[in-house]
Amino acid sequence: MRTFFNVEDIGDLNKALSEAKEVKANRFGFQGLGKNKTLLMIFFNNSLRTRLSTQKAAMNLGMNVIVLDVNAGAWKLETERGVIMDGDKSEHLLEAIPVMGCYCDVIGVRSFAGLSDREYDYAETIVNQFVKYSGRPVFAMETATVHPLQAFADLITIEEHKKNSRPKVVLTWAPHCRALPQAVPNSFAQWMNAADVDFVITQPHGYELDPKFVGSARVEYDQKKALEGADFVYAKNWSCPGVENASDYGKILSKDMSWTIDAEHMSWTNDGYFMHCLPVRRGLIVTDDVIESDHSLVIPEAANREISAEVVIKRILESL
Ligand SMILES: CCC[C@H](NC(C)=O)C(=O)O
Ligand SMILES: NC(=O)OP(=O)(O)O
Repeated sequence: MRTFFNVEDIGDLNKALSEAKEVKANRFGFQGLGKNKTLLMIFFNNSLRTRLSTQKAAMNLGMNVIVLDVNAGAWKLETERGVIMDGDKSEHLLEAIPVMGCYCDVIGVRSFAGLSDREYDYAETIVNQFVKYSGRPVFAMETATVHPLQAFADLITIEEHKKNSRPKVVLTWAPHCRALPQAVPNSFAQWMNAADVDFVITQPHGYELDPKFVGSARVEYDQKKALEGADFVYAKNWSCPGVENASDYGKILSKDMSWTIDAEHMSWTNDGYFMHCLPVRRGLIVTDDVIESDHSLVIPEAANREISAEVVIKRILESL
């Protein structure tokens, strides 16, 4: 596996889930794979879970790990071609990337959407330069439009907790005070569409995700109707994807607090579980009682980030 961005990159999902179960039970059993191999983790944005779980996964596999926070210590990077670099950026990405590739065997990249230029973001302009110029396998640690390590961990968590063979999984928008990327809901939708679940997306008008991620999902604008009978409620905020109106891309169209997940919302479900990728803003996305309840899976979900990362990095090491 040379790149990990989309669900198809992991191949057969049932095999991937079986491998996740094997790795979870024996996470130190593959250390020979990573001996004398180096993972370089590059962050253009903040992180807690991705930073810690991916490093842990690499160490489980016997790897050396280097973490670079591009905007804290490295030279400020110019990403545009054809510019005269007389401003505050000392180095161009097109030199920095092959240099980084010299010091590692595998690269993970976090580079969030800028949320101002839809075409630039949805072309995955930044991370695709790492794929093109680093000479190394590259995996996404949340890029402009995808967060596959999160979605894989989410699916592992659903598999571990489902009470019937084809659970109803609902992705629901919730209000937020800042404009957030669409990467998490995009990947969650992509992976749920590929999994054997009854998948529904519910959001206000104007927040429709890009059709390539919505796929075969049912879209329901009535949140109550969507949540009825749900086995898993996956709450997340996202800014306008600009599908209906490109000029609204990256904007906040609604802060309607009736979409906040509280005990009443959960009462509409089939004794459902609550999920969120974290970090979460309590009081906006979800109430304290729901996220603290025994039906909240946010901590096991975060713990499974170590497992999803270890399966992915293991697959990459096996293909070197
Ligand atoms: C894992 C989530 C990362 C990011 N969250 C924030 C707060 O920027 C997002 O919503 O995509
Ligand atoms: N869920 C997730 O990726 O968390 P971080 O942004 O803290 O890495």
